[in-house]
Amino acid sequence: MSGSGGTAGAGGAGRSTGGGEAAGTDAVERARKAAGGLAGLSGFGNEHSSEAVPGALPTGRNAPQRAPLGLYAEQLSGTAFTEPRAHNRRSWLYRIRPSAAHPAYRRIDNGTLRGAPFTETEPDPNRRRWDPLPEPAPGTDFLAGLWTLGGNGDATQRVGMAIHLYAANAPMRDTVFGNADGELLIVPEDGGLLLRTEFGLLAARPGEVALVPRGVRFRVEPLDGTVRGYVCENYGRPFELPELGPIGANGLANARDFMAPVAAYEDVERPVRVVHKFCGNLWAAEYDHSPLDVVAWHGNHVPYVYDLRRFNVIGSISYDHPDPSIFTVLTSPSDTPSLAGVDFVVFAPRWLVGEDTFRPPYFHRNVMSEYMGLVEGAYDAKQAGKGGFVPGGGSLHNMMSAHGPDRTTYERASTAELKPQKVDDGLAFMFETRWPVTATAQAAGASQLQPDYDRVWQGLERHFRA
Ligand SMILES: O=C(O)Cc1cc(O)ccc1O
Ligand SMILES: [Fe+2]
Repeated sequence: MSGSGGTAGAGGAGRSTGGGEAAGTDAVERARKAAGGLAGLSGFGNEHSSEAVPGALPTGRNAPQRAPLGLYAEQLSGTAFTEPRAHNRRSWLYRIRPSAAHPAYRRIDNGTLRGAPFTETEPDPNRRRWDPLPEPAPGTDFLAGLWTLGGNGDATQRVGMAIHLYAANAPMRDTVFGNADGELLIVPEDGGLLLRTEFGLLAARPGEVALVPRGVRFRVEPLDGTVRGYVCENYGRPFELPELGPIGANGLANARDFMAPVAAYEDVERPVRVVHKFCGNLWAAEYDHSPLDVVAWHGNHVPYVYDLRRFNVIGSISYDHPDPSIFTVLTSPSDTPSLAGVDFVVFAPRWLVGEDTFRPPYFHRNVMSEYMGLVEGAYDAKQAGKGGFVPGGGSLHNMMSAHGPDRTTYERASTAELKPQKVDDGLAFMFETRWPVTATAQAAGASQLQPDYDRVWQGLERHFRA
């Protein structure tokens, strides 16, 4: 039965004292302190290893005839066995029961979750902007609070992406979620989340992001009353750090700032509902124990938390506004080299010093499709406040749809004095995808869809003199 409730990791050595189902604040705090705010092991893509009980991890082999401490060995493959080493992702889990020990899945209601292919509405070239989701009904957990805005591709082909928002005010009780369709990049905007994963505990607060790889099971508990945020679901190849090219060996998101959890397990023998998203639909199976029963693990198919404030922003120190690809945190390559299925891009605090330069984002038409969200404050191309681009809201500028600074921004920035300027009053991000985003019916008809977004580009004066 359940242990003492201790789930905190010992940090550097990758060992944690394990056991216990209680979500005690103490345990969370200890887990956080163990790694300077985030529970964990440092380094994106590393071969991490962690054991919650000393001796639980086999040495020198993955699958001994009998795994230590009576555990079962299980491999979780995030990429095909044969993919190149640089892309290969898999982990070995040492658990109380193998994941296979479960009865049949049964279909359950998808709620407000939708999946690819997105066919409820026609692809629409209009620029659209939404206000935040309304307050969730009391008792809404993270899973029930997921609300799909749109996406592209096909989950059965492992191609494309989906954009979800969430609003929740209750923990997932005796429910664990896993997604066969892709990985989930969770971007909290209001309130923090505690993620209890098969690999251990992660806490993600606004300004941080959590990355849950395909298939990894987890449960979410709000750290604050009502929580809100965004999710990029990536059906394609796992997110990786972008190449740095001439930037050099350092910069952008540094690998060591990605924190994986230390092992922590639940030893719980009572019915737990495992919700499994498969080809866009939710299925559930009643396990007779918690599947978060991994006592030790090693591998590189692991969840992470990353603090966006650690992003090393590169920019122009001469003239012109560089393309926002220099702000790429993570990229999911498609089958065409250098053309991402989806990029996660952050507009983090930075100095602007360009001479004789229009400093905010330029007017443009992009072959890629851009969904933008705002974690806090304002974005330097758009008016903030009611009716503008607000935290928790989002904008969609599909392939070749003309956009850029709104009129107010253009008027201000084209006449501003060009002294060095710190842009540090907000944190915006973009999910940028090579395929157009088709909205769900609920997003196309949402009450929070702003009327007449086109208006922000009206009244741009004619200045031409031949
Ligand atoms: O549309 C946007 O605001 C995103 C964006 C920012 C930028 O600095 C340059 C191009 C671009 O699409
Ligand atoms: Fe853009």
